[in-house]
Amino acid sequence: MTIYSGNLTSKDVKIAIVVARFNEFVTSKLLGGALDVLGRHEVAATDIDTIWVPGAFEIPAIAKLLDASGKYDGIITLGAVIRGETSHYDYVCNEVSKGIGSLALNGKTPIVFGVLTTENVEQAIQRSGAKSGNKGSDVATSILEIINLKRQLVTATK
Ligand SMILES: Nc1c(NC[C@H](O)[C@H](O)[C@H](O)CO)[nH]c(=O)[nH]c1=O
Ligand SMILES: CC(=O)[C@@H](O)COP(=O)(O)O
Repeated sequence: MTIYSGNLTSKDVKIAIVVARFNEFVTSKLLGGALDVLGRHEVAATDIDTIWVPGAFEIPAIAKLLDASGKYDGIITLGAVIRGETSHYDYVCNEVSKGIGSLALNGKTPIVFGVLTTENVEQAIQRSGAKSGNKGSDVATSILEIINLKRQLVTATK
């Protein structure tokens, strides 16, 4: 039996978006892309909570709190980590990806990784609404699919 997520339903879907303020010129574009996709799938604005955190490093801890609340059907994480002159980039990327990955496996709430990790500003710009698309839009579509897939699986495995 092949189980598909079916239509990206928006009925009774409550979404939390955790977005980093660091590199806001990029992350605000990611947020816009995510909100556009959710809106086009008729997720009500009143069903979307947007939580701003200082930087990507703070995303996992806040996402963990949101997961524990049990209030959301899905969590979208958005950030832009852009390499600088030191190894700080590597530590931030490692902890953010490890933290969100741990929540994806061990948490109760579906969560998607919308954090750009780029070598330079240009790469980040291109992935936040330019020729390489918008990572925020991509992960908003993914969270709706995962939510529906989870609902389908619950039904199919009863
Ligand atoms: N350099 C970037 C950061 N650095 C800040 C950290 O995320 C964190 O807020 C700080 O270390 C305090 O705990 N954050 C980004 O999101 N993107 C970067 O490029
Ligand atoms: C990803 C970062 O933390 C980075 O932007 C910090 O820049 P730098 O390594 O030049 O201090």
